[in-house]
Amino acid sequence: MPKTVATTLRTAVAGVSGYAGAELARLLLCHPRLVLTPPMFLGRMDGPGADGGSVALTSLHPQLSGLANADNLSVSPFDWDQLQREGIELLFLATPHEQAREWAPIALAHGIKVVDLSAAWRLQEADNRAIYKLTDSDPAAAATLQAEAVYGSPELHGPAIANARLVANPGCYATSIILALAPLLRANLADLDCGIICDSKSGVSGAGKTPSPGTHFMYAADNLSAYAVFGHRHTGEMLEQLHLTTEQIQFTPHLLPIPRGILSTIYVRLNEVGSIKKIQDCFDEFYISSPMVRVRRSPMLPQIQHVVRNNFCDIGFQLSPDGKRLVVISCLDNLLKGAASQAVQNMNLMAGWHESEGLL
Ligand SMILES: NC(=O)C1=CN([C@@H]2O[C@H](COP(=O)(O)OP(=O)(O)OC[C@H]3O[C@@H](n4cnc5c(N)ncnc54)[C@H](OP(=O)(O)O)[C@@H]3O)[C@@H](O)[C@H]2O)C=CC1
Ligand SMILES: CC(=O)N[C@@H](CCC(=O)OP(=O)(O)O)C(=O)O
Repeated sequence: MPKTVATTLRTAVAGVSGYAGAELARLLLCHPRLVLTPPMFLGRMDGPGADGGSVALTSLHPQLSGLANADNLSVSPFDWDQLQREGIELLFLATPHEQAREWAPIALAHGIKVVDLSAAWRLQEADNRAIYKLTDSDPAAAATLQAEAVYGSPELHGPAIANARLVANPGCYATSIILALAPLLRANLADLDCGIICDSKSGVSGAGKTPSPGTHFMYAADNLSAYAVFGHRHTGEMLEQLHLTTEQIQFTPHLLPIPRGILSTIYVRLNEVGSIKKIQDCFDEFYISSPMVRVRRSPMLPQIQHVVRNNFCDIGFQLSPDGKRLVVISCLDNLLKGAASQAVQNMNLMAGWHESEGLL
């Protein structure tokens, strides 16, 4: 049966006071389909305000003042009854993983679809999920829901996302690497016996707004440091989405002293001597219907300045003179294509709208 296309959608955002939530608020406020039905913005259950009450959206995020009707909107304590009274159809969870693991099943039980920006529902394999130390009050129900959850990469799973109740928005590093490698792997161009090396660098907002010793200005400024070598939690997403083993892909993230943006440099041995045309065609054909991925013409390479504060993932490559080694560069804004704008792309697909509505 053809999917019914809604004219608008009643949305709500939990975790709006965070970095990803703020970007989501900005995108949804300006979304052409939501002009007459602005999202509901939600804080914790005990309220965004110190007294447990509501606060003005623009007191939390003064940068949103003047955008659409941002100045008339408030952020309320999270309350399932209120979500139902307001007729919310889609809930964005921009909260910590644990909260999203608990709230997604409750939302679905209330008939509310979910786009979860956390990692709570991204990983099908329990071994890959273990790194997040999630607990379920009803493990059997969680397992059923986990199997139903769709990994929210519109470029890979568009039709499944369109029909999903629970979409697990991908991780930021994972998005940059999966989008760079999916075309090559689908065309069987990579020599997997040689292994693929992924070296990524991220701005500090990737770690969220709560400061830690590793994101403190005195540590991050004027610095570049590797972390989570052989153990970053996004590796599982790469393994599952690209159908690789741990021997076939090696991922090392680094912290860059900039607020936002990710650049991934990916080293691939080719199965046979390649040509620039063959590789270019491989990427161009894969992304021909993907408005949020910009495939650059070799030898032009993506850079962080080209994607910061926009919704694209840029992909470019260069081939070695002997045609056997490929370097792919992938760039995105971790808070946008790595989080909030990818979530809006998923909402568009779930509502039956064009995936780029409100994003171009
Ligand atoms: N930052 C990034 O680049 C990316 C982040 N993500 C994921 O998106 C989610 C949000 O990330 P980010 O915005 O960076 O995180 P932040 O730490 O900046 O924000 C977290 C948000 O969650 C809220 N929150 C915390 N605990 C609870 C709770 N118990 N109940 C309800 N709300 C709660 C916070 O509210 P309060 O202000 O009251 O503390 C805040 O609004 C995370 O799951 C993260 O892993 C995904 C991709 C990229
Ligand atoms: C710089 C930095 O610390 N980045 C984060 C990536 C965050 C992200 O993508 O989000 P999820 O936690 O939802 O997977 C990290 O390495 O854990």
